Amino acid sequence: MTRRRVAILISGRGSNMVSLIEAARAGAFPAEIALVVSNRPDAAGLDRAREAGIATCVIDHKAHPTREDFEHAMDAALASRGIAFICLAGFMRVLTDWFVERWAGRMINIHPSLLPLYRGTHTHRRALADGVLVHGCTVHFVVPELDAGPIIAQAAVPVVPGDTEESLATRVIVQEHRLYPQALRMICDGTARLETGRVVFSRPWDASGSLHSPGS
Ligand SMILES: Nc1nc2c(c(=O)[nH]1)N[C@@H](CN(C=O)c1ccc(C(=O)N[C@@H](CCC(=O)O)C(=O)O)cc1)CN2
Ligand SMILES: NCC(=O)N[C@@H]1O[C@H](COP(=O)([O-])[O-])[C@@H](O)[C@H]1O
Repeated sequence: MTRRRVAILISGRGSNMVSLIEAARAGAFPAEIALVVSNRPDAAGLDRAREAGIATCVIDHKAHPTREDFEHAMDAALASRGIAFICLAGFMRVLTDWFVERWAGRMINIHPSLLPLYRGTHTHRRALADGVLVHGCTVHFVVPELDAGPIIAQAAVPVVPGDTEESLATRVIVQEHRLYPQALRMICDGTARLETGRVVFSRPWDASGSLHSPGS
């Protein structure tokens, strides 16, 4: 089984990065986490990556005159390590069309809402303000339009009376840590693939939200 060389791009805490690293440690995982890149030198996730023995690279967007200049530096770092696939995990920079098209079909992101609801930032606050009773998270392919890429996987959680932004974020992040490794596995083992702008699955999802395993 070929293991695709994956880079994780972060800006902060890195808990989704850790869930991907731990999942990829499992022998049969079709991807190898080869690099963690941060646009912020003070991202707490960098220490967690180093503790996990993963190579790290800081490319500070503030040290580059333009977004394009910053992204060319990132692209060179990715190319020099033979990276084939990118996972955005709490990466908080809007990427230009140049970078997104260069990695089209090879870059995914986790977003803390049930897209297309609540694109952008402050998703939990906005969900609470609207009084929705179901919220969640989404893994999607990255396209130039923010948070508009084809959806690979979603997980829903209830919004309960008395919920705050923090309590809702805590309930959603548990699902993020379960969903992101599952989505990366599906893309890397071919169970899910991009076809003319939509994600198609080689096996149907069943009612419990998990993928039907052949013969089950
Ligand atoms: N072209 C795209 N770029 C990115 C996408 C995408 O779908 N298309 N997903 C995002 C992730 N993201 C939400 O999931 C997101 C990240 C950042 C921002 C944002 O407004 N960033 C500001 C700066 C904020 C900061 O540095 O703290 C900015 O870039 O000016 C919104 C949504 C990753 N990129
Ligand atoms: N717009 C992108 C975005 O808001 N991403 C969100 O940032 C958090 C990062 O946490 P982490 O650093 O612990 O993985 C996660 O909740 C992720 O969905």
